[in-house]
Amino acid sequence: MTFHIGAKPGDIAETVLLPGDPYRARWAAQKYLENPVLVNEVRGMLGFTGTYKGNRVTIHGSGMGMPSLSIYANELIKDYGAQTLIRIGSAGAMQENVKVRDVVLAQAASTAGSPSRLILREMNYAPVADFGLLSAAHRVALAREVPVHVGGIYSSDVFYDERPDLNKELTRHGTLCVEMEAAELYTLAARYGRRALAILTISDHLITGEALPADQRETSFGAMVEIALEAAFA
Ligand SMILES: O=P(O)(O)O[C@H]1O[C@H](CO)[C@@H](O)[C@H]1O
Ligand SMILES: O=c1cc[nH]c(=O)[nH]1
Repeated sequence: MTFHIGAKPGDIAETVLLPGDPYRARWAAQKYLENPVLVNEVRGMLGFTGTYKGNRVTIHGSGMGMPSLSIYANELIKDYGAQTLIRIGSAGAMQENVKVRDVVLAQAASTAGSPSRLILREMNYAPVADFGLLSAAHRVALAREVPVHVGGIYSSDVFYDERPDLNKELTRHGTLCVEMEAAELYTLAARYGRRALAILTISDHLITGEALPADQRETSFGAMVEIALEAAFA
């Protein structure tokens, strides 16, 4: 047990899927894992361990924002030995050609202020995905004919953004979408020699204003979960 995870040693699999939303964790575990068992509910942050095609997998909520993700990823890595961490999140599109419900594989994640800035200070460190996971996920998405984009994303510290000028520049520089966790996940994975990837489903569009309701963000992003599970064991 840790401060934030009530699981016993051995309850957490080496492969962990990390949605921000704990209810998305419950939905995905019940839909895609065989014999899912609840292994954590401290603070309502649900985690389940089961198997996928015979492979052990944990699906655990990470909360919203990099400080929250950092707590769970640190404990999953350092206390429970997680080796492969795949974020399955929602994101807001920042390009016209990236549509609602499309999937984005985050090759790199720019940020203005992750918890790791305290270590890296003035350095503009480039947090990147594990290439093996990224290429496997891309192959799976293409084979399943899922609309998929690969490229840079923005990990923001704020959902209610008041810097339209910054978003405009990020769009101009090819950023595909905005979310709030991937940059810190990639930085922690690099620090501890683990594999990480963020797979995102577009839930809303910063240019068109289109947006999916909360229940659909919780339970309708199956393609992303299947890509994550297949890529983890490719
Ligand atoms: O749907 P999740 O995985 O929580 O991801 C996105 O949704 C939350 C904001 O609504 C942030 O956590 C953001 O990164
Ligand atoms: O962080 C996020 C997640 C989804 N949509 C957004 O606009 N921002």
